[in-house]
Amino acid sequence: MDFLYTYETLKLEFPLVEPESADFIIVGVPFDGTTSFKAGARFGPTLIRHATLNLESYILDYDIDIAELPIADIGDVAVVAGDPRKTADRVRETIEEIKRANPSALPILLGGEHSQTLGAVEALKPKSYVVFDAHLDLRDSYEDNPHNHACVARRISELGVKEAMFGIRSGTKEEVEFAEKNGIRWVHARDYSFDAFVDLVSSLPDPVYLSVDIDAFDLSMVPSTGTPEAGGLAFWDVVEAIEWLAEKKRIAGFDIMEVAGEGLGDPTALTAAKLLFYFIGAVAKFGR
Ligand SMILES: N=C(N)NCCCCNCCCN
Ligand SMILES: [Mn+2]
Ligand SMILES: [Mn+2]
Repeated sequence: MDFLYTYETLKLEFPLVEPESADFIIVGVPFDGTTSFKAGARFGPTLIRHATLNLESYILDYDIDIAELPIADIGDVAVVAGDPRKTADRVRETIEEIKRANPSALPILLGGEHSQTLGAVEALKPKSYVVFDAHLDLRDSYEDNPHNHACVARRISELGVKEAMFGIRSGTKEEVEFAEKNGIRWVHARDYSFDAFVDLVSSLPDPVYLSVDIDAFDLSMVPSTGTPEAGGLAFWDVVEAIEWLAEKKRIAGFDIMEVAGEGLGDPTALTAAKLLFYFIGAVAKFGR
């Protein structure tokens, strides 16, 4: 089928299916416009797809070959350069198109700046937002822009979506106070454990939107992300949480955001690609 705003780009190398018959529909959002430190998020989706060339589609510990699963890749959303809100509108419309074409498919966004998660959440209308991130992203505005990537969790909370955050190690006093006032619970990266995750997420209503800002991981694994932070989570921390979510919760949508870099084979994209494969594998293995 044709989507209004997407164009074809590099695709995953294993057999793909049409969106109408897919269980998973991948779409890239190469938006790079509000990050204050390092550029390169516009290359995130392409770098992730390229990084998948390095990976086996067979997942050893699941005994599942994700190349045998019905996965579609509809390419990238044509961004409106410099305008995160207009680009997120296109993301929202694209995900609405996906849901019309195939209501039971699980959309997977690859980014690109975290600001674009808002469009996916607006389209999918989850009751809860579970996010792995180094940052609270609860600013009302940053650098005069309410759609800066540092504001995305604030915008999502204003939609009435319940939020829980993990891997946090950066924020302002105002953000902490906003979280407290609004019942937004978060776990510092220092205090992260699987039990802490289950403790917060168990009571959240379905369906859940799961967002992984790649900077939740320790910067040694994701050196090219736009605003890297030391002291982050380990790969298996996030995989274990995804397995639990796949089994216990209804997942409305998933994204891997803030992947960036200038060169093929960047470790940041290799981390994201491996996580993408584990997410798809975990939903197939543990999902209902
Ligand atoms: N969500 C994000 N990625 N937020 C990052 C905000 C940038 C904070 N710079 C602080 C600089 C203080 N000198
Ligand atoms: Mn972040
Ligand atoms: Mn973020």
